[in-house]
Amino acid sequence: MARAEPMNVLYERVALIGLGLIAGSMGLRMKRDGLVGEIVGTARSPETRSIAIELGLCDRVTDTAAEAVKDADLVVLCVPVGAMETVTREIAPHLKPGATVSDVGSVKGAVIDAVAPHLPAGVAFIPAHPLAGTEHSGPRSGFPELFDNRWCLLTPTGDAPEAADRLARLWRAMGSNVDTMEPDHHDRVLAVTSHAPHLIAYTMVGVADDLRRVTDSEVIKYSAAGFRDFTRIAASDPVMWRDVFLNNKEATLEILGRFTEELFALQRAIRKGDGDHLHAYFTRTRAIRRGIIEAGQDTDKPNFGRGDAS
Ligand SMILES: NC(=O)c1ccc[n+]([C@@H]2O[C@H](COP(=O)([O-])OP(=O)(O)OC[C@H]3O[C@@H](n4cnc5c(N)ncnc54)[C@H](O)[C@@H]3O)[C@@H](O)[C@H]2O)c1
Ligand SMILES: O=C(O)C(=O)C[C@]1(C(=O)O)C=C[C@@H](O)C=C1
Repeated sequence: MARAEPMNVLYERVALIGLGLIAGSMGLRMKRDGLVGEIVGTARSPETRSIAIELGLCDRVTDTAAEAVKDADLVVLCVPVGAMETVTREIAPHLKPGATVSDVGSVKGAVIDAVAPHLPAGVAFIPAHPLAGTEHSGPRSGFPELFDNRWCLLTPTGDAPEAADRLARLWRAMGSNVDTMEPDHHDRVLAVTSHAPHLIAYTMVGVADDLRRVTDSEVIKYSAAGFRDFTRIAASDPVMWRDVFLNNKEATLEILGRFTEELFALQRAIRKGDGDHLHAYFTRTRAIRRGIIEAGQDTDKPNFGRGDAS
């Protein structure tokens, strides 16, 4: 396959604050494809900083976030949602006039409230959320293809169309499709597509763990594919997910309320032996899955959607 044409760098200097899965994947992709000039990274622990250099996630590391943002044209906050405000307070006085600040947090409304008030005038804030991840975390978990064919949602608040356009170009160059959304809408959509499903997976695995004590490890020994999928999701980072739920409370609770009602209806159908209800329900959900595949949203999992009975 022909290599992409060389392009002008999109930012001369990028600062990545927090060097885990998302920052690591960004750093590797930006470096691999020569998208930016210099990448400066920072993390709290010296060990993470030294791993970042060893793996080439960034060109240089600094001990503090304040040092990392010096002269940076783009600063990306890649820390858990609950840490965004502390980090912003630390970097704000050191930002270069005209710089763009962005983030990759899984929640947008609360992050905007935590970050925007502390930024100086003349700095554009363009919040972003790549809809791509794994259950792994930390500097060794990143890989440059993470964002390929995934959405990245931007939720710009102020009036900085050029800054938003340049950031969108960076995400596209990293492999993503980019869309723009209102922050509240983003949080409601993500409550359905990501946050509530994670809570349900955590619960299912927790229930199985309780049962394990009763059935003496049979749950783990004979765990089938469905349960294994839940365990992958439920292995996701506890700090990240604690912060997601604490910061997207209303939307997540609303979806969980609806989920509980549907669960009760299915429970009743099972108790009453109402096969029609169950069949109609599962037919509807299967159509949703097929719709996702037909829309090309699962191209990284080629076996999905193949070979199932009609
Ligand atoms: N993991 C995913 O699937 C995923 C996907 C999209 C967006 N996100 C969002 O991206 C952000 C980063 O997630 P990740 O998966 O890269 O996490 P990660 O745990 O792999 O990395 C987080 C980094 O932030 C640092 N950090 C944690 N608390 C901090 C604090 N109080 N002050 C300074 N640094 C701190 C950690 O040491 C680590 O370097 C989160 O806001 C998360 O919601 C995650
Ligand atoms: O694939 C996974 O492991 C994920 O959970 C990734 C996932 C998601 O729910 O899709 C998780 C949280 C993010 O904010 C975005 C992506």
